[in-house]
Amino acid sequence: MIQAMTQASNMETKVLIMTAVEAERDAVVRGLGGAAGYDVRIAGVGPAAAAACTAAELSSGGYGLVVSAGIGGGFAGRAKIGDLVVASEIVAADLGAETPDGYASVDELGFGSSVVLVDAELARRWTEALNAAGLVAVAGPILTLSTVTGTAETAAKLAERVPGASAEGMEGYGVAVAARQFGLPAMEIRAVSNPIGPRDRSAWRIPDALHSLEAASSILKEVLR
Ligand SMILES: O=C(O)c1cccc(C(=O)CC[C@H]2O[C@@H](n3cnc4c(=O)[nH]cnc43)[C@H](O)[C@@H]2O)c1
Repeated sequence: MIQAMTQASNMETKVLIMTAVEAERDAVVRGLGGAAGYDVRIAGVGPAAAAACTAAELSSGGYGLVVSAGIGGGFAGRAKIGDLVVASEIVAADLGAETPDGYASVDELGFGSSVVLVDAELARRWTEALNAAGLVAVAGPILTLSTVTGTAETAAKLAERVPGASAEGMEGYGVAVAARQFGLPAMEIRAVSNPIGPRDRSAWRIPDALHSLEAASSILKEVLR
């Protein structure tokens, strides 16, 4: 990872940043402020679109690091609206099976891994730099789900399933699996637009989250410099 960071900062390799939608891409681009060595691309919504689009982008080569960036839901007590969550691990939280004894992940089923590890040192440095810049940021597991959580019951189940779960989004695992396929490290950041729990779209604060995402992108280029 250090090698990837060094290479990215030397412009020998580039950083690929994938967002779900245009508004997120535009926030990231504003934050990067025209810095060289970064490509920001739209992945679409959900893990399948994210994986396919990321793989297509990576096939051109030249990348040393892949980042999934966007807005997301924050788990109560971990991250509130406007806060940033840097993934300590990227978890496919609904990739498994329901059994009479409860949820079983693909890991337990013997079909692969629902977790993609990130570079802990880079996650720590990004989180620290965000906090040093006056932003509120935590490092913790970010969950990827194909369905946005909409009840307190599901939120509680997810928090129990993944200790320390801090945020959820719909693309991180797809982006990370594509990166892994190309032998590249992946990271994820979510700027919290809404609490995770009973669905209330009117409570989503997208402009606040996009503002935080822009600031976080500005800090990323300092961390990788
Ligand atoms: O309407 C807009 O202006 C707008 C601007 C930026 C983004 C959006 C989206 O709806 C993006 C969908 C995207 O958001 C992630 N997300 C946000 N909150 C959650 C959540 O609670 N649980 C899961 N995912 C969430 C997700 O990654 C979607 O791709 C709209």
